Amino acid sequence: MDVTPGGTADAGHSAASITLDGIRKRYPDGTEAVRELSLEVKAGELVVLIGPSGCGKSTVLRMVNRLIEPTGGRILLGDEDITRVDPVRLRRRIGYVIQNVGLFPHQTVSANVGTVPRLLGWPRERIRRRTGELLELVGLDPVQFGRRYPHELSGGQRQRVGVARALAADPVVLLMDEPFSAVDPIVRTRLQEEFLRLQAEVRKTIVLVTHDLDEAVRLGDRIAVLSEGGRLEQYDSPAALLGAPASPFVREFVGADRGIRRLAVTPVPRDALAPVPPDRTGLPTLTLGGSAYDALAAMLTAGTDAVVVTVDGEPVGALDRTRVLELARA
Ligand SMILES: Nc1ncnc2c1ncn2[C@@H]1O[C@H](COP(=O)(O)OP(=O)(O)OP(=O)(O)O)[C@@H](O)[C@H]1O
Repeated sequence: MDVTPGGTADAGHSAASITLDGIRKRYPDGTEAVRELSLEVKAGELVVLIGPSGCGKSTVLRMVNRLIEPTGGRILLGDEDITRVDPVRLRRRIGYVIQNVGLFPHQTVSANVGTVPRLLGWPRERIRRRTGELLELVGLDPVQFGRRYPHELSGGQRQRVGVARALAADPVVLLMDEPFSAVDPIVRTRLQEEFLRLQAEVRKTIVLVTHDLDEAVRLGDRIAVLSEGGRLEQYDSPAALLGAPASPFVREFVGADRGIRRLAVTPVPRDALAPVPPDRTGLPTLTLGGSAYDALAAMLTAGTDAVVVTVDGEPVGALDRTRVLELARA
């Protein structure tokens, strides 16, 4: 599979699985940030780490690229034990995006994006081509933005440059620590949507840390809920997590409004549909595949108790409010 953005011949890597096998971190002052954590992230999967402040999320993430050295356990990328490889070389294979991005302020956008390829000794022309490609991929015109400096960009644009830089050398893994939290909620939602489109294209193995449950539900293929000491409370798809919290801790963490959140990740099931009513006047429509949340929103906007569900524009059934509420409770 060619996973290089833009599908150029620069492909050298694909996505790799990550295996955390009983990893531990005890800081020199005795703090046991991670007591023992085992977790597997499949190649091409986007996994979100979430949990209360101080539970060890960033520590776990930074052990994967060895900005923090584990004090026990193993970490595998594919089947390679990375606790044994040179950390500097390792980091060139792993993209890292942090809050506030950490761009080099005195370098242009292009130079920032080309950082790792330069360290890897790529020829200048290949770096130039790659940088242009990546900026386009994250929605920034290379001609307009390539020569600017970070302070000449908006927060959202800087964040995109950070993502482009992390992807530049086609890493096998992307680590993201609160990548969207420094921008306002509207920009944030847009960046998240763009990021999902980007991920559909590049299919990297991504581990993303957030404290925002909505972000976790929106972005994660799977969500790992951690509690103090890096204890894994539950590791599940968003729908499973919201639908069946595995412990009182998770139940409390996902909150009383988990039913509403669950609607957003529950597609309207075809077998939940009732026959289309003879008189459809005024009823809103929803394409099959839309979420139960979309169905409820359509009803609230139109002031109706039902929505007509369509496939290719043809009505295939109707969904009423009671059924939507049942989906939230299921
Ligand atoms: N260098 C350090 N020395 C000692 N203790 C540390 C160090 N870095 C982090 N810790 C402690 O380790 C624990 C986990 O910290 P970490 O930053 O991984 O948590 P987090 O879940 O990412 O938190 P937040 O959501 O607040 O960013 C905390 O108790 C923290 O105080």
